[in-house]
Amino acid sequence: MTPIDGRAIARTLSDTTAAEVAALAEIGVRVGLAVVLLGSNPASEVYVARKVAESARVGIVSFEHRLPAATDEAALLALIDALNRDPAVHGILVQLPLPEHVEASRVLDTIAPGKDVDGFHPVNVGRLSTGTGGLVPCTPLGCMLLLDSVIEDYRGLAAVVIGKSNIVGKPVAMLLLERECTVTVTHIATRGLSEIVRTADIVVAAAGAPRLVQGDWIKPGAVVIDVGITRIRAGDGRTRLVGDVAFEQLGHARAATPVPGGVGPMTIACLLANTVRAATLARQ
Ligand SMILES: Nc1nc(=O)c2c([nH]1)NC[C@@H]1CN(c3ccc(C(=O)N[C@@H](CCC(=O)O)C(=O)O)cc3)C=[N+]21
Repeated sequence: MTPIDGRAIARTLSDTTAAEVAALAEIGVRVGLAVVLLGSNPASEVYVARKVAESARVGIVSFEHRLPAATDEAALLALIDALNRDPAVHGILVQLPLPEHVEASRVLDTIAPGKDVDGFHPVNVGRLSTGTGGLVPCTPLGCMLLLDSVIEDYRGLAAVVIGKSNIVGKPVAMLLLERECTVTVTHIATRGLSEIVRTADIVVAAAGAPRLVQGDWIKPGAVVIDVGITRIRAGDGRTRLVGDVAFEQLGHARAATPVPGGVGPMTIACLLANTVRAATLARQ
């Protein structure tokens, strides 16, 4: 089994992004990304810090908006409206999950589709499902780039997606379908899940269920992408990240992504690539 090195592939993508940012700077465009965080949970803090640090590394200007958890929806919508109209901001990301008193769908609907670097606005969702362009969600895009590193011809391959979220499961299924895979979307309530996964040439595990997928669920020669990241507190009090797949049982797979060091770094690299794409499209 070949481990797929998400950190290395993310680095290569970020190098390309940095070159594009530099080329835009030559013509007077400073690419800008706004990151909005409501309240503070430790995981979100880590991800937002990473997004800001990686932005700086490729030359993207980031605008961090940290708001109190109790911020009301109207104030958040007003901020998004201001960011929509700010010409220095090419991409807007509102960190999820949002506190319960805020209607996430209303927030996502407010982001201008051309600045929606997460690809969650209904216009971009519709564009993805009709294959008519638009900004593509970062994690699904990252999954496809990881698959591209080992698969040349997708046509007719059996792809099984585990997970039906709007953020990963549904959009990654669309992208695989676009490549002419035969796509089966499953989830935690699917009956006979292991048998269905056993038919797959490509498995994308995005259920958020630690070590759900066992080695004997995987057909020999299959390619496995593990999107799950669950933080687990070990006996010694330290935390570690666990994927949806028992990676050490995948000796017979063709290739697979580890956790950490697989999909996670790609998500951030794709966010930066999407931001440059948004800046470029805004000029056309
Ligand atoms: N609007 C929005 N867009 C997102 O894209 C978004 C979000 N909200 N909310 C939270 C999730 C999670 N997410 C990750 C990003 C990077 C890593 C990452 O870099 N992971 C490293 C390890 C990180 C660590 O050590 O904690 C890895 O897998 O190797 C993971 C997860 C983006 N998310």
